[in-house]
Amino acid sequence: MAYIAIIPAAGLGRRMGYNKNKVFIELNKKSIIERTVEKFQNDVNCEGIYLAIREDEAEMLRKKLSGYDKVHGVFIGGKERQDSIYNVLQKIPQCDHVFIHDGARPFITKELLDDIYDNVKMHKAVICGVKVKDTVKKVSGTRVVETLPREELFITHTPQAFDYELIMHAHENARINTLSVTDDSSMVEALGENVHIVESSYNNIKITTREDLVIAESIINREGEDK
Ligand SMILES: Nc1ccn([C@@H]2O[C@H](COP(=O)(O)OP(=O)(O)OP(=O)(O)O)[C@@H](O)[C@H]2O)c(=O)n1
Ligand SMILES: C[C@](O)(CO)[C@H](O)COP(=O)(O)O
Repeated sequence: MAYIAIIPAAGLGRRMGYNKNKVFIELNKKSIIERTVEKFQNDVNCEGIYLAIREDEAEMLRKKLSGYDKVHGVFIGGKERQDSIYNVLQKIPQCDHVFIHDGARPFITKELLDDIYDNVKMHKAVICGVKVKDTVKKVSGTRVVETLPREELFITHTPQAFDYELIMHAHENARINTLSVTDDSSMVEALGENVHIVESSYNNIKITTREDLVIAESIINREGEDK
């Protein structure tokens, strides 16, 4: 048993406000996307890595990743993240488990990959996240509607791992029902299936805005290059 990794990297990086896709930004002389891919390249349980990228960046990405022999495919993404993942799902070979991980989250650890892998062998859908540290309010306009119970709340990260048949079905169902969501777990939840969560790390940030670049540099400086 092993898993296949799908890495969506076909975004525009609008919130970063950079003149190209943020996954090509270099942190300490190595691009974000290479940092992400190498975590899966180094994981013995990963048997293949498939990426989504924008058409005009596909050649550049293929060249950049030519040294990573587990990269078996670089495909063109879609308008939204879920479209990009769906496009790649159509292309991967049948397998036991699929890990879906944002190209813009380079700080996943081997410990987290192992934890998710152990769990997805028991459950069909496993995600990861961190406990909420602040008090979260539901708001309508400027009016606070409700204070949500913090002990029940997690901030969701990736990887999210699924049984192959289940995630295929979940994506097909989302398309048929024009369900628009921000993570893959939501599509599985929409089928009424159980999704389990394991604890991620606060370092497993998605590099989204410029402030995240400063945090990313500090994680690299603090933890060194082997983490
Ligand atoms: N149509 C899309 C949109 C996003 N992504 C990928 O999904 C991940 C998470 O998305 P996000 O952080 O939102 O990235 P962007 O869409 O690039 O950023 P923004 O929303 O600020 O434009 C990123 O690795 C991004 O490249 C993708 O493959 N296809
Ligand atoms: C999947 C995700 O990273 C979980 O936090 C997140 O929902 C992606 O959202 P984005 O708006 O595409 O960045």
